Amino acid sequence: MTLRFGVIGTGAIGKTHIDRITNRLSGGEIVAVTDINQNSAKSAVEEYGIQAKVYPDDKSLIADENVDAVIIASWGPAHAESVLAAIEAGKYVFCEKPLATTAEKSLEIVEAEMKFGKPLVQVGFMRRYDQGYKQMKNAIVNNEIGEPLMIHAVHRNQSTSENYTTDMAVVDTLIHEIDVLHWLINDDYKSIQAIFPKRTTKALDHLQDPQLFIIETQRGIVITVEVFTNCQFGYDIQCEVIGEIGTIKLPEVPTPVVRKNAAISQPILQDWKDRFIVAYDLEIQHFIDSIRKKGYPEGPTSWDGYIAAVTSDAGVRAQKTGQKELIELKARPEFYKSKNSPIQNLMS
Ligand SMILES: NC(=O)c1ccc[n+]([C@@H]2O[C@H](COP(=O)([O-])OP(=O)(O)OC[C@H]3O[C@@H](n4cnc5c(N)ncnc54)[C@H](O)[C@@H]3O)[C@@H](O)[C@H]2O)c1
Ligand SMILES: O[C@H]1[C@H](O)[C@@H](O)[C@H](O)[C@@H](O)[C@H]1O
Repeated sequence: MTLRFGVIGTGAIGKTHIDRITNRLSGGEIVAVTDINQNSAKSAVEEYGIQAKVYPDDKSLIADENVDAVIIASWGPAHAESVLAAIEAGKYVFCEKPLATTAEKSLEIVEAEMKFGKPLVQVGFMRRYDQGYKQMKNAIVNNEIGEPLMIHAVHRNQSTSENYTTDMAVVDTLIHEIDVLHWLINDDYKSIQAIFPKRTTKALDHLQDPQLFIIETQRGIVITVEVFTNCQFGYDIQCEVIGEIGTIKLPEVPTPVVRKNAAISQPILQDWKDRFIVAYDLEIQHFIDSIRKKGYPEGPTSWDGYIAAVTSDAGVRAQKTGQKELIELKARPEFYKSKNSPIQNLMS
């Protein structure tokens, strides 16, 4: 069976998902789209030459009986209501990060999914599908660097738009590290602190940029993450885990080495679309394949979305207080324990 998708939000990432499902992946088809900017939805249909119905809103798209699964790629604060409506209608959901912008809302989603009785939701934490992070996790699992003690990570964007605010450094940007780092070291977070260094003059006045976060885990691992979203020079993602007997670093994406004008240079990617293109393809293909084969999505779960939301709530508090804020998770329900922690399978 072909999985028939409805896409909610046809902006930057919504369009890339339409493109990959239509032109690169197998087993999926876009049959419906919507966007609060109806022209954007219509132009997506034209741009990709798809036979998709344009709906006025998320609710009418979800109600279409030809839609098996929805991709939620609207703005973060709109995600939770669309996810809840889709669960109520029994539709599969691929939700871009964040699942919800608060822990409270993500818990509501978790409860709705458990009430429905079967996993329906996958969250777009694509870094778990990135070859570099997977290699790092394998090495850590195989004890190649001994017990991890520290992690230093860097998340840099070239620039941000006017509507990017200081809290989005956590809920929109740091959230990638929040998800991938606890998965990498198989530990839970304990606290988070935010430090605001000297502001760059290259960011708009309303934005604190850069920001530095210090996160401690339950096992005592200390993580530093630099979030610098107007670094000017490119899209730069770094991660190094320091273990007892060695260190392991996220490999750089291979780009050509140019020798010219008495210098050796190598381009830096400019955009998340290129940096994680393979990971985005793999996560959506995994979503399609697992639903077709097993009847539920196997990727990062609503519970992963909840962990990220609790941590990002604490991160936003830490931005305001300047203090160490505690990260307190509820006990993981049985529903999210075994069959639905399948990313582990990707590693085997
Ligand atoms: N996984 C990743 O690496 C990654 C990369 C980029 C974006 N994202 C996430 O994807 C989401 C979209 O980001 P983007 O960069 O594409 O933003 P964007 O602004 O380019 O696109 C968002 C689109 O959603 C539409 N929209 C907003 N609210 C809506 C609603 N209630 N119903 C229907 N449409 C609505 C907007 O009109 C816009 O066209 C964000 O949550 C973002 O964090 C994830
Ligand atoms: O900071 C950006 C991240 O680097 C990207 O990977 C996207 O998630 C985008 O939405 C964020 O604004």
